[in-house]
Amino acid sequence: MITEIQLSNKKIIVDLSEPLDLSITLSGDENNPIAWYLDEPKITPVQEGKWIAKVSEGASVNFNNLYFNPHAHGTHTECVGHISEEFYSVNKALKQFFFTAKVISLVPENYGEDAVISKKQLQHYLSKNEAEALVIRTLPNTKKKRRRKYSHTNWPYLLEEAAIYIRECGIKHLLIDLPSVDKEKDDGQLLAHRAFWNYPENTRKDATITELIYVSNKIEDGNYLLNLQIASIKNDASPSKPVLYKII
Ligand SMILES: N[C@@H](CC(=O)c1ccccc1NC=O)C(=O)O
Repeated sequence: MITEIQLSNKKIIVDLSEPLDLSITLSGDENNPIAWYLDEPKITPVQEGKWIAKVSEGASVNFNNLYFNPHAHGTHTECVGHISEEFYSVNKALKQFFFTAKVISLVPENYGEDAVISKKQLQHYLSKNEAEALVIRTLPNTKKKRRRKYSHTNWPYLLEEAAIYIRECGIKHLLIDLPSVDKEKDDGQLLAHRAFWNYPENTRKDATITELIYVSNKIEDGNYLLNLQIASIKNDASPSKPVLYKII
């Protein structure tokens, strides 16, 4: 299913039958990743007295309730509404779903007790107006990321200067394989979130951050077409399904 896409300055060709899915599957069990000190998500049949909405229990349909948190339990896309006093819905922030994207892989640098991504590091991989979306794969990269329990681990994060640089490069959509672009315990500063959205000075209401992706090692660094889809939910964040297509 090969298609040619006309961008403003060039044409690209992609094969839509070869999707590279960056989302982590949400499962109602211990295999699911977790951040922010929550318990595991739940996927359980509706119950009414003795009736259990499960075909194997005699019901005519399987009819499950899902109980999960988009920020804590998997791949999600958020807008500035995540950090603002005013309400903004990601469903309104994201109105277009295909973007040019660049995938880069980085080993976070030591920074005191922390591991961080700095502006200097990013400057090797990203320059101005190269792509609309940036996908950051942190190294080392193993399949364990798809089920990691992140609470109290002080995961790597972006320095504020790095987030400013990403914004100044014209990146509208930032995707990363960590639970947050910010330090886990930062006394509520959320410096990278604020810098990326330029909040509150000149807020980029149509910019998004996607966290807890997983970029398989089969995917090479480079330029792609990104299809970023969310569930239509009126909330600051939604579970999401970013899919890359190799430019051929
Ligand atoms: N780093 C913040 C906390 C934070 O960002 C946070 C806390 C609970 C649930 C979600 C959070 N951020 C999420 O995306 C702090 O230490 O105050």
